[in-house]
Amino acid sequence: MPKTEPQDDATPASSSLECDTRFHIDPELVTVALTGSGTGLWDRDVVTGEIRYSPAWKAMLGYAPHELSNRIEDAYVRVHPDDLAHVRATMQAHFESKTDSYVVEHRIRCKDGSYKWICSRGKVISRGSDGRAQRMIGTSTDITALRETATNLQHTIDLITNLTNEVPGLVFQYRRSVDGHGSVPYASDGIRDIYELAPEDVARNADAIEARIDPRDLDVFRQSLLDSAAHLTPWHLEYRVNLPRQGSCWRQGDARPQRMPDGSTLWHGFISDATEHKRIEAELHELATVDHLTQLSNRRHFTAQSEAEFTRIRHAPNEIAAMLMLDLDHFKLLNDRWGHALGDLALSHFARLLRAEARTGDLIGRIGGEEFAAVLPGASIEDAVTFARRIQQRVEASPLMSGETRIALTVSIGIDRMRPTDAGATQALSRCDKALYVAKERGRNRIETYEESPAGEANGRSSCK
Ligand SMILES: Nc1nc2c(ncn2[C@@H]2O[C@H](COP(=O)(O)OP(=O)(O)OP(=O)(O)O)[C@@H](O)[C@H]2O)c(=O)[nH]1
Repeated sequence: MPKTEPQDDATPASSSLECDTRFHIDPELVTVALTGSGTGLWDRDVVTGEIRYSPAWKAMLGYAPHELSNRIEDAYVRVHPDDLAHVRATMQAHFESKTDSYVVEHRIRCKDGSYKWICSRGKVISRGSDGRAQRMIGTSTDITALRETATNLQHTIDLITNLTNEVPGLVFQYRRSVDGHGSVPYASDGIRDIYELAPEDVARNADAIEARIDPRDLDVFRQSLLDSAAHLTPWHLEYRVNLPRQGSCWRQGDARPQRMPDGSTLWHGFISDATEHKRIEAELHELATVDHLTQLSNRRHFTAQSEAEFTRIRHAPNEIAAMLMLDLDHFKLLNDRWGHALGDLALSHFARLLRAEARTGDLIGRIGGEEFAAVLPGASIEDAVTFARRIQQRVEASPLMSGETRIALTVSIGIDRMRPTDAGATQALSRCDKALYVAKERGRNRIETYEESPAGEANGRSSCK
C-alpha cells in the first residue's frame, strides 16, 4: 500500500515503459513530459483510504510538495460539489469492474480557492481474492484551458445557431463529394419552412431536398450546382418546390462554393421564400401584358409577340404567317344607344369569340378601343380569310344578350401576310389597317386583303360580304 509519495519520475509509469525492451524511455524524460503536460500522479489505497500525490499533482493545484493531507475524504472535499456525485459514481463503477478504467472530467478546488477543470484517469491495479479493489493509480491533467476553449466555441456555435435561426429563410452548408453524394452538414431551423424538413433529415444525405423540388425545375437545379462546382462560381437559382403543407412554392437560392482538400465542394449560402415575390412579378407581368377588360394581350405585348414571330419568319424563308386587324362596326352607336358598360360587355364578348376560334400558337391582342389584331403563324392569306369568315359567322351566330334583348355585332377585317422584306411586324399591321379601312369604306362587315395599287395606294380585294 502507498507508503511513499508517487514521484512524477517513478513507478508505475517507468516500470510499464520498461516492459518493451526495444522501447526504453528515460524516466527523467517522463517526468518532464508529465509536468509539461500539466499532469500529476496519484496512488490510492482503497482499503485504508490513503491517497498520495506526486509533487506535480500538488503543484497543479498550487500546493508545495509537503502540503495536502493524504486522506481520500479530504480529496473529495476539494471536488466541486456539482461534480462530486458523478465522480463518486464513476469511481464506484470501476471498483465494481463495470468499466475497464476510470475516466472523469471534473472541477477541483486549488489552494487559492479557485477551481480548475481536470481530467482524472485511473485503474485498479490490485484486487483482493473477492475481487474488491485494493489499490488504484492514476493521473490528473489540467484541462481548464481546453474547457474554456470548448466553452467559448460552444458560445460561438450557439450565437451562430441563434442568429441563423432568427433569419427568415434557410442558412446552410451543402457539401457535394467527388462521387456526387450530397449532404447538408449545417442547416438552420428555417429548413422546416423552406423544405418542410428537419436539419437531421439532410445532415448525411441531401436526397430529401431533391424529392421536394418540382420535377419541372429538378434538372436545372442539378445542373446549376454542377456548373457552380465546376467553375467555382456563385450559385443563384429561382426554382419551384412542392411541399406537403404549403403546396407549390418558389424558392431563391444563393451560395458560394469552395473546393475542399478532399476534392469535395462546400457551399455556404441562403435560401429564401420567393413565392410572394414571384406572385407579384407574375401580377406585374400580367398588368404589363394583358388587357384587363378582354384578358387578351395588350397592344404592347401583342406588338412584342408579333415582332418575335416576324423575326422567326425572316430567318426561315419557308415559314409564313398571316396577320389580321379586326374592328367592331359602329361601336360608337352601340355605346351611345346601350351605354358604355354594355359596350364593355360587347368587347369582352367579342374577345371570347375570337379566342374560341384561335388555335394554340395564334397571337391575339386588343390593340385599341374596339380594335383587335391576330397573327396566325404558318397561315397563308387564304387560311387567314377562312379564319376571318369563321369569326364573322361566329359573331353573327352569337349576338350579345342584354336581358331579353339581342344586340347584333358585326366586324370588319383587314388581312395581309408578314413579308420577310418588311422592317418589322408593324409594317404588316399597317397594311392590315389599310385593308381594314377599305372594308369600312365598302360598307363594313367585310373582309379585305391588302393589295398594292399600281399607284402605290392601299387597295383591297377578296371581299367576303
Ligand atoms: N364601351 C367601350 N367603348 C370604347 C372603349 N374603347 C373605345 N370605345 C369606344 O369605341 C368607339 C369607337 O368609335 P369609332 O372609332 O368612331 O368607330 P365606330 O363607331 O366603331 O365606327 P366604325 O369603326 O367606322 O364602324 C368610341 O365611341 C369609343 O369611345 C372601351 O373600352 N369600352
